[in-house]
Amino acid sequence: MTDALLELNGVVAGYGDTHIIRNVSLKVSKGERLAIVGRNGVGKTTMLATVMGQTRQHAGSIKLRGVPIDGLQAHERARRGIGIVPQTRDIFPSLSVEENLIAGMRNGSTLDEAYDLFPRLKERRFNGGHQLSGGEQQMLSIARALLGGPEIILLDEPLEGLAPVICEMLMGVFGDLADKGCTVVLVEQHIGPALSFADRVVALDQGRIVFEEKTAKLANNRAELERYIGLSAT
Ligand SMILES: Nc1ncnc2c1ncn2[C@@H]1O[C@H](COP(=O)(O)OP(=O)(O)OP(=O)(O)O)[C@@H](O)[C@H]1O
Repeated sequence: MTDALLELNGVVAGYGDTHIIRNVSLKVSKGERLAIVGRNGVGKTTMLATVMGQTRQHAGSIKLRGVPIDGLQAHERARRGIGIVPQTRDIFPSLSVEENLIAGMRNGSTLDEAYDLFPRLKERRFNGGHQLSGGEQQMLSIARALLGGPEIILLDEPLEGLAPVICEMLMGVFGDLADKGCTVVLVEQHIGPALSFADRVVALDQGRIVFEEKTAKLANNRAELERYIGLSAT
C-alpha cells in the first residue's frame, strides 16, 4: 500500500529511442498542489506526457493509487482519473464550444458544470473553437479536462500568452479545484504564481529532478531554485 496518489519510480522516457526524462522518481499525494518548473526544453512537457502515456517509457514504473499504469493507453489513464490540459490546448477548432465539451464528458458530468465554472463558455457555446480568443480556448481546454472527472489534473503552462486578468482568474479556478480535493500538478514558467499556488515545487534540468522543496520552506534555498530555473522568482 502507498499513500501516494501518483508515483514515478526510476522513470526513463522519451520519443522513439531518445531519453528525455532520466531516472525520475516522484510521489504526488492526494490533494497536493505540486509545481514543476525549469528552463525551456528541460522535459517538463515530456514528463506530463509520460504520466499520460504519450511517450515511450524505457524504464521505471508509474503507479496510480499504488496500481501500475505502465503500458496503458492515454485514454485508459484518463478513465482511471488522470486529466491533462496540454500546452497546445488541443481543442477541436471545427467543433463548437459545446461539442468540444461533450467530447470530454464522462461519469455523469454535465455541461452546466463547465458553464458554472466559466460563464464565458456558455455565452460562446455555439461558436467554433477557432473563433475563440486564447483565454477562451484555455477555459475550454480546462473545462473539457474537468468534465472527465479527474482525480489528478496535469496543467501544462496554462497561463502562457494570456492576459494578466485571465491568468488571475485561472489561478483562482485551480485553487478552488485543489480546495475541493483534486490533486493539481502545475507546470509553469511564471514562477511567481506557481510558487504562490503550490505546496511543493520540483525543478527539472536535463530531464532530471534537481530540486525539490515545500514552498513554505523555500526562504532558505530560493536562490538555489532560481539558479536552476534561470529566472527571477517574482
Ligand atoms: N514530439 C517530440 N519528438 C522528439 N523530441 C521532442 C518532442 N517533443 C519534445 N521533444 C524534445 O524533448 C526535449 C524536452 O522538451 P519538452 O517540451 O518536454 O521541454 P519543456 O521543459 O516542456 O520545454 P518548454 O518550457 O519549452 O515547453 C526537447 O529537447 C525537445 O526538443
